[in-house]
Amino acid sequence: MPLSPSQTREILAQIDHLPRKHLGQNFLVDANIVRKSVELASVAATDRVVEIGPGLGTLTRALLSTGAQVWAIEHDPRLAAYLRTDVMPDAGGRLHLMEGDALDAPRAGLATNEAAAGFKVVANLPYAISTPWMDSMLADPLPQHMVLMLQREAADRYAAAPGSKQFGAISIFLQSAFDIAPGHKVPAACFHPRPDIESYLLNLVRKPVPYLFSPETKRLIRACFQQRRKQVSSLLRGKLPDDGQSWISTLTLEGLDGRARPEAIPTKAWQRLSVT
Ligand SMILES: C[S@@+](CC[C@H](N)C(=O)[O-])C[C@H]1O[C@@H](n2cnc3c(N)ncnc32)[C@H](O)[C@@H]1O
Repeated sequence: MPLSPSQTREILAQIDHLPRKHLGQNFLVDANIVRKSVELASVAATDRVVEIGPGLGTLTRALLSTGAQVWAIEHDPRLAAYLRTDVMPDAGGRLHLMEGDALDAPRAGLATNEAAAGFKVVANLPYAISTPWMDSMLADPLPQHMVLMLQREAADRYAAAPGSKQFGAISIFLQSAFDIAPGHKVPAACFHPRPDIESYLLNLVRKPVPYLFSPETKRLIRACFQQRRKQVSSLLRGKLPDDGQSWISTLTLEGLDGRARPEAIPTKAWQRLSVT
C-alpha cells in the first residue's frame, strides 16, 4: 500500500526532513494514482523501469511489487539514504539506486545496451527539470512507454496541437516520437505537501516508427519558436544555405507558405526540415 499522508509526515519527521520546494518534493499519497501510474504503463515482471526522483519510495515500491527491475535516481542525499536503508532491503536486488542529478543520468544508470533491449519510464517528475530531462530522453534508445506525473501546464505544452499558444519545439520533438494516450488529471490533494498547481498523468506510447530530430535541426526549430510571432521566411533567412526556400515550398502540402508563423506549422512539416 502506498504511504498515506500521515505515514508520509511520520517518515519525514523520523528522518528529520522538511520537503524542499526547489526539488519539487511533493510526495504522492494517493493509492489510486500510484496504482494507475503502474497500470497505465502495463508494468510486468519482465520489464526494466526507470524512475526519476523516487523520494520516499511510494511509487518505487509499487513498481517493485510487479516483479520488475527498477533503476531510480534521487538527488536528495537524505532521501537517497532512506531509500537505501528502508526500501532497498525488500527489493530482492531489483532496485538499482543512484544518488545524483537526473539531468546527468537521464536513464538513472540503466546501461545503453540494456535500454536498447527495451525499457519503460514511470515517474512523478520534479517539475523544475521536466523539460530538459524530457529533451534528453528523446534520443536513441527511446523508452517503449512513459507514464509521467507533470505540472498540468507542462503536460499541456507537450500535448499541444499546432495553432495553439502552447504548441512549441518540445511538442514537436515529443509528438514525433510518442503517441499521447489517455491520461489523468491529478488534484493537489493527491500529494503531500499539496502543490499550488494542478498536475497531470501523461501517458506516452512510443510510435511504431518514431522520428528523432538532429541536434542542429532542434536548435533551429527552438530558435524559430523563440520569435513565434515572426513569419518562417524571415526566421530562416541566413540560417540555411537557400534561406529555407526548398523547405518553405513544401509547406504548400499543408496549405501554408512562407508567411506562416512557427506555431501554425504541423509536426509532420517540421520533420521535413533538416539542417546538415
Ligand atoms: C515530485 S517528488 C516525487 C517523489 C516520489 N516519487 C513520489 O511520487 O512520492 C520529486 C522527487 O525528485 C527528486 N529530485 C528533484 N530534482 C531531482 C533531480 N535533478 N534528479 C533526481 N531527483 C530529483 C526530489 O528530491 C523528489 O524526491
